Amino acid sequence: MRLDLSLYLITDPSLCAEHGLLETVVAAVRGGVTVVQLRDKYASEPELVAQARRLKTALAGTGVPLIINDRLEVALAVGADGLHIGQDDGDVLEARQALGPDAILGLSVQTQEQLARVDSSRLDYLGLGPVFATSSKGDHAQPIGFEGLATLAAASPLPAVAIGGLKAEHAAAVRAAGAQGAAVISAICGQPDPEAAARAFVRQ
Ligand SMILES: Cc1ncc(COP(=O)(O)OP(=O)(O)O)c(N)n1
Ligand SMILES: Cc1nc(C(=O)O)sc1CCOP(=O)(O)O
Ligand SMILES: [Mg+2]
Repeated sequence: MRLDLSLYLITDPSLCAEHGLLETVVAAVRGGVTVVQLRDKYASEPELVAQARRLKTALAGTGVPLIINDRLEVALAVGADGLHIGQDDGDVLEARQALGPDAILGLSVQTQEQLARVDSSRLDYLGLGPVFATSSKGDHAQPIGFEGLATLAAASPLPAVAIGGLKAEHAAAVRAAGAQGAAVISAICGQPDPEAAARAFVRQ
């Protein structure tokens, strides 16, 4: 599946609750979301597997890949399109070997030191950030701003998506900094009209 990082939606169980997670995702995809990541830090494996299966069915035929956050076993159980891991979420080589060569594998990078250690032969993209502080991730790293984003993106051996506090009005600056797109939770999840919220990014 072709990887288009231009508008990357990450789900959050409480923020997406207003319209329901599935309905939010379907509306956001209508609005132009190009990647969906299922992220739930507290769900049990069976709960997450069930949710991932529902999302997979909803996304079938749209060309929008379903990525699972953190949980390799869930990605494998549902045959998701890919997995996103952070610096403390396990080994890239192990994940690649378990997922196989065709799955999408993404890694979070916050610093130049982490970037220097990236194994680009086993990864498909990087998540760079946080650009801004955000209440959607309590344990986020020090914000890097657009200047830090531009420095990391310029040195990145892989396509990159920016993350952290991004809104539609930042879409052009994200691209100007060298990222292919924005990864967002709150700019779409929990918005009164998730389809319109996604469309607002596409228009920029
Ligand atoms: C696209 C994208 N980029 C970065 C992250 C953050 O991953 P991580 O640092 O592992 O933090 P958690 O999301 O697991 O809390 C991401 N999920 N997606
Ligand atoms: C999941 C996540 N990872 C981040 C990182 O910096 O790696 S910031 C973040 C939360 C992004 O949510 P919002 O779009 O609401 O700011
Ligand atoms: Mg993680």
